[in-house]
Amino acid sequence: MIQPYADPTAATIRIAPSILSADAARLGEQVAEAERAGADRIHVDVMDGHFVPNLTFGPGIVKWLRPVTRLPLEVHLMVERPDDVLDAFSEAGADTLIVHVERSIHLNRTVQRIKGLGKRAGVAINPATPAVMIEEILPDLDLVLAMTVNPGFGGQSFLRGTLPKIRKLRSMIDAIGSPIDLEVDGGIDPETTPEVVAAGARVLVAGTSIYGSREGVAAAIRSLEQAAAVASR
Ligand SMILES: O=C(CO)[C@@H](O)[C@H](O)COP(=O)(O)O
Repeated sequence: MIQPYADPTAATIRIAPSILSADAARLGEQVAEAERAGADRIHVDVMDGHFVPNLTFGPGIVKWLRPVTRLPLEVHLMVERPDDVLDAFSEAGADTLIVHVERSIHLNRTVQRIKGLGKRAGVAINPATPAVMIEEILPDLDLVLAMTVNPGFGGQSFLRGTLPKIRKLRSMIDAIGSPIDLEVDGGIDPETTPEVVAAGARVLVAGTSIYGSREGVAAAIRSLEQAAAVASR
């Protein structure tokens, strides 16, 4: 059985390891390590070489991962035409489908389609896109993904200029009062974690700081949790 998502209204910080930085030759093992270490979900970055200048995973990887872990799989669609791939990733076993506001012209329709597929709906927002772009759709969402780097690659530096927007998204979500995850993605490590948590993020996507850590996956997840705990005090 797939583990349910934790209560998004809880103060606990949840970790979403991004497999973009995992060792692809040992992917199952790397996901299992993250699960044992208490990760909340697995983040799958899908890039099509058009919306972003990089190519990564297709639905096949989600299908392969589904029986390997009990953790929910969230799929971040950095693609030019997200509507065209929703069915395939849904059938493959994604639990959450995240589309970019910058690429979803009929965002309301797309979000309703995701929900119609029985999946959690998320919207990602690039660093240069204002929070107001998702104001109307916010009540319909399960998750907002604030990009803290320009999407396309792992290992980039955190953009500190995104912090005011994270604070703004936090207050927009709190004003609605519904359980919407506020997730951040890009350059998240023990140094940047206290800043994003203080700004209101509750789910941390991390690739390099987990899968690139010399201490190993479990120690890296612990370091992020400890850094988050400092900020939550
Ligand atoms: O969506 C993306 C990059 O576009 C991310 O999910 C990265 O995978 C995060 O990687 P790190 O910045 O943690 O290395």
